[in-house]
Amino acid sequence: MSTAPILEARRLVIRRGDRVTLDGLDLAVPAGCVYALLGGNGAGKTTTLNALLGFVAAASGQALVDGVDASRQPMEARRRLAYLPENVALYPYLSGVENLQYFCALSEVRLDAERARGLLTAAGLAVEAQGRRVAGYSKGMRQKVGLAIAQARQARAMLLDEPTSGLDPAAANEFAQSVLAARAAGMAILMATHDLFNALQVADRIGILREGRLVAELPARDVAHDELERIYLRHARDVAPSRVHAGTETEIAPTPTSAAATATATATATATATAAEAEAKATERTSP
Ligand SMILES: Nc1ncnc2c1ncn2[C@@H]1O[C@H](COP(=O)(O)OP(=O)(O)OP(=O)(O)O)[C@@H](O)[C@H]1O
Repeated sequence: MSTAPILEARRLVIRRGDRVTLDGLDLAVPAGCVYALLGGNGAGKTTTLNALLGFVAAASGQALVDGVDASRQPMEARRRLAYLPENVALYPYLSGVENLQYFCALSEVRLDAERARGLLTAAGLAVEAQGRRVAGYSKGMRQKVGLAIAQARQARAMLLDEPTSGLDPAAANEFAQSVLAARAAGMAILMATHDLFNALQVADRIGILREGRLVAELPARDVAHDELERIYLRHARDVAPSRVHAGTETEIAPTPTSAAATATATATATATATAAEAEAKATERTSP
């Protein structure tokens, strides 16, 4: 399997007004890899996902999806992505099957009801629920529809924002198994989360963000929960960035804040306008 990144941030700087919310972020997620992005409130996790979706434009650097610059070609980037926001928004008066068919049709993927049911079953949605209106679905059930949409669209990559918040342990475990299945199918998966347990359960790599900078990166295997918690808490407070490789921490070179970001913001004004429109649409209804 190729190790070329499907999802990549290269020296990515995002500004919101006069604030730098991502400060020279570098990260890469190849096919068949789950990357968990941890960090305190306001660290920049959702902003990273929004940059890859082209909802916010880079002031400098790049957010790339399968080589497509999401700031410049947001629709192209999104075509390659599946996105599951914290609460997957579906049409409440349509059934699970109808939602799946509808969202796939938007992506020009036609699904008959039988194929839709097969995908929903594979995503773990009980057969008896598939024909019911999603108004009565739990968060976990809506996520399963979102995962089925991702599978149907054959997305190369998936972005997950706080996927396990509010899920009971059994539902969180079921979700983890679905993520691992998508990973095994070769998807590149970037997950923003506060759930250290879930991160250890599914991730290959874990990155810790602080004030828009990656302050630590470590392989998830062989890291115990209490060790990750210790590293996380230390970096939530520490200033010195570090990278952990197979249990050995090495320094991450600090990335300079782009002094030229304000100037380049003008150059990306068109992309920002496009992203703002997309963001407004996304707020209205977020399609997975
Ligand atoms: N639409 C916006 N306009 C202005 N600033 C924003 C906007 N969205 C996010 N920010 C700012 O960007 C920074 C990063 O926010 P972001 O939502 O990416 O953090 P996060 O790590 O996802 O936090 P949380 O864990 O609370 O969801 C914060 O300082 C936040 O206030």
